[in-house]
Amino acid sequence: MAEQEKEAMLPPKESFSEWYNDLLQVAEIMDVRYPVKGSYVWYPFGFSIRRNVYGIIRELLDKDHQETMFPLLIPENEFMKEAEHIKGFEDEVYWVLNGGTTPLDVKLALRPTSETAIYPMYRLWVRSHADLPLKLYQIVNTFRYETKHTRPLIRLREITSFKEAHTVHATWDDAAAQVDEAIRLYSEFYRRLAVPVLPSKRPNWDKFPGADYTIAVDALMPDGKTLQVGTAHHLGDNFAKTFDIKYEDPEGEQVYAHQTCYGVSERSIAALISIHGDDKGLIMPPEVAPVQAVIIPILFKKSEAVLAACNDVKEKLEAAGVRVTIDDSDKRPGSKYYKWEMKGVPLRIEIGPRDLEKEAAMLARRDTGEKEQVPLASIVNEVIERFAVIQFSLLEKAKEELGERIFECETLDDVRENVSKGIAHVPWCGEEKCGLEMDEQVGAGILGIPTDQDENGNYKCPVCGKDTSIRVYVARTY
Ligand SMILES: Nc1ncnc2c1ncn2[C@@H]1O[C@H](COS(=O)(=O)NC(=O)[C@@H](N)CS)[C@@H](O)[C@H]1O
Ligand SMILES: [Zn+2]
Repeated sequence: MAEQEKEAMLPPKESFSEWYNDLLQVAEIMDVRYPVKGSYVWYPFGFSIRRNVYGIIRELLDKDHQETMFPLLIPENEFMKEAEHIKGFEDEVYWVLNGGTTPLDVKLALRPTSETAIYPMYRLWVRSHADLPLKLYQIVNTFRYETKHTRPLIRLREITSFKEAHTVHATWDDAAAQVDEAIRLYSEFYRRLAVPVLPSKRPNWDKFPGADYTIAVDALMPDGKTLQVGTAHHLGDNFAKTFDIKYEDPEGEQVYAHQTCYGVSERSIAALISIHGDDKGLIMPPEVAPVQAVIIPILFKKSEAVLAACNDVKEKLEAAGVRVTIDDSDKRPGSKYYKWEMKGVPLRIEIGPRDLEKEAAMLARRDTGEKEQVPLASIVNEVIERFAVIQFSLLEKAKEELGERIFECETLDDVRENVSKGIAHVPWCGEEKCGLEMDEQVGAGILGIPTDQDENGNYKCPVCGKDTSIRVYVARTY
């Protein structure tokens, strides 16, 4: 990639939209110049963030799921089978109509999500209760003809990193337990990215097409809008009845299975970049940083001793599994600092002649800017300890910021005032008309009912005044 010759200045983070767009280019995460709207190109640096992030989701899923891959193309007759599902996707699905110059006898959908590709196969695979639970996932590209404003990593027409899990269970309750397990898994996944998320049950009008209910996890972005960064759906036996997925129970009866599906996409990376970055650029949590430490030799003249010490430290860190690089280019130190800070490298290691005299090195944390001299003899432990400290402090800081931007509200005026800054927590009677009326009046929708809701409060719906025991999150969303 052409090195950024001049140091492209980033807008301040409070101009979040410009900051975000510029940073994706300057930090070489995504190139948005690809000539198809809603399709973007991963730079290698961005792709290495994706590799680390998706390595974590695989590690968590592989404990009791199996990874596989289904075809991209879905025949129209299968896609059109589940009525509610079609209604949900008919405006978004891309169709392939020709093979070369030959019109296809059956139109083929590009998968917007893979229920209708997978479930005809599940029908062939699921025969007995002994085959259950079946828990498979795939990480593929999916296609949605989004008509809302497309944005890299946030709203794509080609979702390049769509992790979708599809599970099959003997009973409704087993599937419900799996939905809870999926949300626990996503909460752990985001904890590893140091991104705090809010799980909530979507209102009925916002659930996945064809699902009984949807639980989502949302992250709060710096501009006060929430980003849906994962969803888990209880599909009941709706798709099983449509696709005839039955199993023989222990008594020899044929029973329709109950199913779930749950997905995350590259929005996970959008949240990671947006929540942790600052005016200087990215701040990568060590768990997913492509480069966890950069060694900067402080050279006045070609000092062999300094370079030898830098290589020695690099080898020791690599042997300990640290992703480390030495920047021994002939740029001046200041522009090296700028580059690696902008790329979010969690730890900078400076070694110069004065450090060598003390057999020490200077460690500089990217997140706090704190600098500390440490003995070369214990540098591996010093570095690894700091990664844990940085990881923890990034999460704590993000949790604090989130907590400060959830506002307890009683009236619509409270909500209207606070949804410009973050999330309103407000009573709701549960009636759809009140939910939609609230959206009308305050320009922000009901996100969902927090899953950790204690259902025995006594509040008043701010729209109709009816008593209610629940409060919901209301927010502007991406
Ligand atoms: N256009 C898009 N661009 C980027 N990410 C998206 C887009 N649409 C959805 N997502 C992400 O993908 C997740 C799963 O999508 S979904 O429609 O909610 N659910 C499904 O498709 C189900 N089949 C579970 S995989 C969403 O929670 C959201 O984080
Ligand atoms: Zn009401």
